[in-house]
Amino acid sequence: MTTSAPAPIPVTVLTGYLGAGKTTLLNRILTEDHGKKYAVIVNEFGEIGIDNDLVVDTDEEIFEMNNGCICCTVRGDLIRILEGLMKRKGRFDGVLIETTGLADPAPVAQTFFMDDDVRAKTRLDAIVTVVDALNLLARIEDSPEAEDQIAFADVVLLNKVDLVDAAQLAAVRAEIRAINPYARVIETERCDVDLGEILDRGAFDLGRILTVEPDFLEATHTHHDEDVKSISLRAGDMKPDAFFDWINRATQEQGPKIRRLKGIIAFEKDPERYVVQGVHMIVEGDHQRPWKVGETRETRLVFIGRDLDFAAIAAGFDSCKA
Ligand SMILES: Nc1nc2c(ncn2[C@@H]2O[C@H](COP(=O)(O)OP(=O)(O)OP(=O)(O)O)[C@@H](O)[C@H]2O)c(=O)[nH]1
Repeated sequence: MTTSAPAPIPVTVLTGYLGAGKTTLLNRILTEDHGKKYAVIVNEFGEIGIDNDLVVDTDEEIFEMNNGCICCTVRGDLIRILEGLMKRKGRFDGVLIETTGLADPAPVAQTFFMDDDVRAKTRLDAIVTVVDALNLLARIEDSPEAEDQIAFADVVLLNKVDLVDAAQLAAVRAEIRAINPYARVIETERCDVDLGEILDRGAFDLGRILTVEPDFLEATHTHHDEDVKSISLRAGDMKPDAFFDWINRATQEQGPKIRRLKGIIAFEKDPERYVVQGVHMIVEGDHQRPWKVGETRETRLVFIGRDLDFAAIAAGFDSCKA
């Protein structure tokens, strides 16, 4: 009797610079009615995990990797999580990996070719890169990861088209094309893409990657930009007026340096959790859901940036405590 090897599980890597819209896309995949079940691996930058709280509540299994960047220190963790998942095959149709905004996708992709066990049981389906139309051109100037993420993409979601005019959109499109003439580029607002365009497409092409990076199957890759740092702040209840006043001021003053901010805020006397998110000067906030019975009302806020004045941020934050 012969047993044929089971079909390898498709893996989709979601990448893109800080704040481009990766979690927005992940939430879309997890909430849309496509009849498929995904295991999700989320890696984030900043020592207190916020992303896990921003991913929609689903019955999907979510594995968090917060101990470092997926492209550097935690690749062993990634292999272990994948191996664990492979033992429970049949429980899901695919794996989604959301990398940090600072990750070089090459070592993540390499994992699927270098590790024998992983290679045998999984199939890298596509690298999907989300691009922030408003901020890409500036990031290409100062952040090599932003360019690497596009170079490795099989599909690019040119996102946040609502924030730019036609001329800027054309310029961003031309930049993407110059970096990667092969990827499919899809313009989106809040990652509103037909998921059939990005999932289970068999788009990953090792041959093309080898033309971008001839030593892809051998190289040990350099680490990401060490100048981008994060500060994690925690507190109990906050005073809403003081908080909004401070966050608006801080983002106006330090906006160009704030690559990303995100947090869950407990406002005094407010029965609901408030989520605040920002990329440079643009800040959004909304209530998320009621604090659950027995859940600790805790404020957690992360700032990520280059040359941020961390002392000023910490002092401002402290002054908003209730
Ligand atoms: N105006 C606008 N805002 C968007 C769009 N897509 C996402 N956003 C907002 O941009 C911010 C960042 O979105 P996320 O999906 O969290 O980005 P991310 O890439 O997961 O961020 P990191 O994981 O921190 O790197 C959030 O405030 C989103 O609501 C869009 O198309 N237009």
